[in-house]
Amino acid sequence: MSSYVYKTTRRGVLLAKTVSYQVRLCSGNFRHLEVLKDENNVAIVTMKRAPVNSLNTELLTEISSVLTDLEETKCSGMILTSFSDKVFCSGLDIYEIFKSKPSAIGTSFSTLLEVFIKLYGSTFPTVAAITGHAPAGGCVLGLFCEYRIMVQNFKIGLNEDQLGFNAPSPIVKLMINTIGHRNAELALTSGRLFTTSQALQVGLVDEIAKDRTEAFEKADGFLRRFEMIPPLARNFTKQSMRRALLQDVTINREKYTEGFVSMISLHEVQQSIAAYLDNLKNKKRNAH
Ligand SMILES: CCCCC/C=C\C/C=C\CC/C=C/CC(=O)SCCNC(=O)CCNC(=O)[C@H](O)C(C)(C)COP(=O)(O)OP(=O)(O)OC[C@H]1O[C@@H](n2cnc3c(N)ncnc32)[C@H](O)[C@@H]1OP(=O)(O)O
Repeated sequence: MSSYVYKTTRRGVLLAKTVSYQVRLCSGNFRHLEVLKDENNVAIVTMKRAPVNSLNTELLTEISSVLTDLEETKCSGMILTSFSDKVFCSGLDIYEIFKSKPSAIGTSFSTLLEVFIKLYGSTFPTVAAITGHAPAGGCVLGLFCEYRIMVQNFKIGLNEDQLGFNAPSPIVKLMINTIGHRNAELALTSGRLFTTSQALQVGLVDEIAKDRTEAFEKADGFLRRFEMIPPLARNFTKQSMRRALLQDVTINREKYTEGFVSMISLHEVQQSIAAYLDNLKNKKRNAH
């Protein structure tokens, strides 16, 4: 049973209200998410962990629990987005993986894998309306969706190498599946962040929008494509195309988690993260 309240309204109205934020549309038990549903059972899931939607265990757990609920209530489509017009999601919460106990790092990463299994393997169509920057885990979250629409003039990519650790092999496969082997190798080895238009060129995103409103219109357009397609057939095709990666992560979740924890806990990696955090702070200081 749903433990939170959905606002039911016509999708057009819902999108317009969501875009303008004039009305608080949904109440519920979530601290970092807002979940709305329209009369067609399409959900808009908005991450709202200020300032930059960094993925801590709490936010990941909330996303995971919404996904379970959307499956149970036979949702007909989902738009994943951000409250912010600057950042879609800044990736894993760096402070949660820096100098933390291995068990805490493990819980965070294992929850990310749980989100992957539910989101990548969802029976309903999923689209990310990327309204701002999406580095590292933010890009990963977008990649878990079936379709990505990104607002112009932001950056997206897997910059893990810049932080001193490599993207785990399932992520590498997901990147290869999305932008091809050559582009993925070049991007991953350099920790490249793409501008929105570069991302469109390589196929990391599927469409560009000039602003949030257009991103929502396009997301809605993507979901409408399936109105006349029998959901069972659509889902069967989706599952058959995603099965290999889903099985790999489901079977090896513990192994991937242990690998991630060992890598993050390495002294050199912790040093790199510390240097990266210093850079981030300096960048902010210099900007003022
Ligand atoms: C297919 C199979 C799947 C199986 C595998 C599954 C998963 C895959 C596993 C691994 C892949 C995923 C792993 C990812 C690792 C990460 O995500 S590490 C995080 C990397 N993130 C970044 O490098 C982004 C860093 N942030 C930025 O570049 C900028 O902050 C920004 C996002 C571009 C925003 O810039 P803006 O100028 O608007 O804001 P500020 O820089 O001033 O930041 C504001 C505030 O927020 C704090 N902050 C920023 N990012 C993070 C973060 N990631 N975690 C925690 N906190 C963050 C920043 O420090 C500021 O704080 P303040 O100084 O206290 O105000």
